[in-house]
Amino acid sequence: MLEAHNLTAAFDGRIIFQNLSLAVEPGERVQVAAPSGAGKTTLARILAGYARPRAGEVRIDGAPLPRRGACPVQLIGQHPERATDPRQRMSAMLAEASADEEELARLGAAFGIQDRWLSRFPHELSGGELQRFCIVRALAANPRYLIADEISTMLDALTQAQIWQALLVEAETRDLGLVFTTHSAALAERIATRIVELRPQ
Ligand SMILES: Nc1ncnc2c1ncn2[C@@H]1O[C@H](COP(=O)(O)OP(=O)(O)OP(=O)(O)O)[C@@H](O)[C@H]1O
Repeated sequence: MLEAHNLTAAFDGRIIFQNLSLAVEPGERVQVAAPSGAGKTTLARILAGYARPRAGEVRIDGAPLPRRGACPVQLIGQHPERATDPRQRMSAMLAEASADEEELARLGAAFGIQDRWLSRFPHELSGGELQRFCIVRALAANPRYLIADEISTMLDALTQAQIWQALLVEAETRDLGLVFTTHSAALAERIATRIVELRPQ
């Protein structure tokens, strides 16, 4: 189980949220719902170990997130261009993933990655194309939990549907726990098995 215990987050002395606790079981798909600025991205980053809370802790099966090796909680964000090295071709980015070639090829096909994209740099891909690579990279790390923070906000409806369809198949096959945020009520209704409300402070 992925558990957040009594998390408090603050920037420059301003509390964003406090005493926030959350538990996510494998196979659950939890939407974190809150108005803009309430701290969804901040929570997503803390859950995946990218940021430390001011107080509280994140545990997976009772233990802190490991500091070394691939993190069992993988984060996919809203801005794939910020999550990729602009000097690295996409083939090189995927080569760093821990999955073997066969699994990478399977994931690439599942998420509609075209072979001709592999020799390009991030700025030579559209946001939707680049996001597919970020999702594949996250899944190639073989996570137990996936944090999907507004991952399809910038995409057209068709691309959004394709990506989420493939993600749901992966989540079900792997019994992944999913924590996601979206401003789309329709998407949330389709994906979520549970909704957690984050109240603004
Ligand atoms: N590095 C930072 N330094 C200072 N303040 C920050 C920092 N990151 C976020 N904040 C502030 O913390 C609050 C929560 O930000 P966050 O991005 O987590 O909100 P959000 O709920 O994801 O918003 P949105 O729905 O608009 O994406 C906001 O008021 C934001 O301005």
